[in-house]
Amino acid sequence: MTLRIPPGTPVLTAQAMRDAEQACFDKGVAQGELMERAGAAVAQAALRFAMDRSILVLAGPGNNGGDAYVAARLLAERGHDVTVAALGGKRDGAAEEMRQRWTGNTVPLEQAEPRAVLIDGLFGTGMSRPIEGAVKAALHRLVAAAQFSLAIDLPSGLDTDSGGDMGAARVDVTVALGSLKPAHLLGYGLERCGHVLLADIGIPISPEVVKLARPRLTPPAPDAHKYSRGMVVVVEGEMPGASRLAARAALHGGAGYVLLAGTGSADAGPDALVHARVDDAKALHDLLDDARVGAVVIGPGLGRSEAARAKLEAVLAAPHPTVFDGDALTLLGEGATQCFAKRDAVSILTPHAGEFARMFGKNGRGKIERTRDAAADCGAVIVHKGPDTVIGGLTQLTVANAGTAWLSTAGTGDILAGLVGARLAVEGRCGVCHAVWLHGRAAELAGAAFAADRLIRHIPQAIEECL
Ligand SMILES: NC(=O)C1=CN([C@@H]2O[C@H](COP(=O)(O)OP(=O)(O)OC[C@H]3O[C@@H](n4cnc5c(N)ncnc54)[C@H](O)[C@@H]3O)[C@@H](O)[C@H]2O)[C@@H](O)CC1
Ligand SMILES: Nc1ncnc2c1ncn2[C@@H]1O[C@H](COP(=O)(O)OP(=O)(O)O)[C@@H](O)[C@H]1O
Ligand SMILES: [K+]
Repeated sequence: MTLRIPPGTPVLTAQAMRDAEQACFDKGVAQGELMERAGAAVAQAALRFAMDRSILVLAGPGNNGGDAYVAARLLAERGHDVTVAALGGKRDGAAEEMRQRWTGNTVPLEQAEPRAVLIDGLFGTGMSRPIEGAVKAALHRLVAAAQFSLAIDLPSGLDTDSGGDMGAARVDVTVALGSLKPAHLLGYGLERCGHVLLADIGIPISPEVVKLARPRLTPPAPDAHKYSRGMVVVVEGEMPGASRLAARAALHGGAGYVLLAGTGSADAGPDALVHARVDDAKALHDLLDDARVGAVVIGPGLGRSEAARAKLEAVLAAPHPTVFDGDALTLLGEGATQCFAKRDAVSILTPHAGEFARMFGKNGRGKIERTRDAAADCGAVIVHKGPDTVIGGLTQLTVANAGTAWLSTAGTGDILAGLVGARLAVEGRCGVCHAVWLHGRAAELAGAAFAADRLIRHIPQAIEECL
């Protein structure tokens, strides 16, 4: 049983998990064997928290319920006072076998009395419709009355692939079986799952999606100079504070040279920032005619005027890897897919949910699928921000939880754009994920109620942890 979720942990959708499980069966592993392992992992986790308190195990009609019966049996064998609250009658296959092997006290779900410890094995990855009515009422009543609650695989009532709420109650601990599922990292799942533990039940996994890992970064080469370290051009906008935040973040994110292209006025620090006067799109075009430029950042505070649009066109036409954020994305709107699909240079898009919807529309699918498809359609890397940031367009889809909701303050996105620009200039496309990790870590280091400006000073500290 893993206490902390290790870096690069696979994240599997419900279907991918079923496929991995089937591959296991094809190699001769019996379903009952996997269920025994799952139930044993749940019992082991419950033992840590239950002490000598009485336990109520909710057992649903499918395999999640099968795992629940195994856990109930193993806990009772260890001398615990265990009651099963069952939903549904006869089951199929291994789940029915496990039900029959349970010989202890069983009551119908709706009549169950609360116990100190609750194990939720109603539904897992097979939940196909919202839980409602008496079942939902019983689940919420029993979880609320328990002193400690633990969910098997997922809190029942959470949509596996989107983290959407379909009637789930918040539990204290969730034991993810075999791999993480999107719902452990996305949407309502972030809150409903409580502390997530991962149980290896011996299912081989080849993931399409992974949880963001702490990067390993390298310091500058001994013969590095400021341009070889990575030169970043940040386009100053009509709200200069936002682009200055991006530029300062790039400077603290490891870039060797950061140039703010706009008014040319150096009245706001830091002094290491180079200011260039760029009055119009033509001047920007000329400035970008420089092979030393490693990355361009456009969008933070850009504005939505015709002049802003003209600058955006100049950047789109330039051959440099570019981070498109904020107003740059809003200006492109529904035309974004076509525009990026025909751009040859590396494009990194950093939309929040609103900007993403303006470019790619809204539909009911999960954040992972929407980000993956939009990135493929654009031929770009997309950092779809939020408490559950999804990064698409790289070799593996990556999900990142920042670990602190204090990031939800104005300007932190501008900082991310600058930081992505820096890591892009320093390391290429793989730097995008590194920037997202550093941003989240800097926020943790910044503590409570920070203003975005203060986040920047923690970026070098976060980098230091990765050397
Ligand atoms: N995939 C794997 O590798 C493994 C899965 N296991 C367990 O199996 C679970 C998945 O099992 P299943 O596919 O049987 O699915 P579940 O046990 O999650 O639920 C499926 C059952 O619930 C019913 N159902 C779905 N939504 C309902 C609703 N809203 N109200 C009432 N009934 C509803 C379905 O008709 C079906 O009978 C996992 O979450 C995990 O706990 C483990 O046993 C071991 C390995
Ligand atoms: N509740 C939250 N928990 C963790 N991170 C968050 C949360 N809300 C926002 N963030 C992060 O904060 C940043 C906000 O970016 P954005 O919305 O573009 O803000 P702004 O435009 O004001 O800079 C993003 O990196 C996003 O992932
Ligand atoms: K469950």
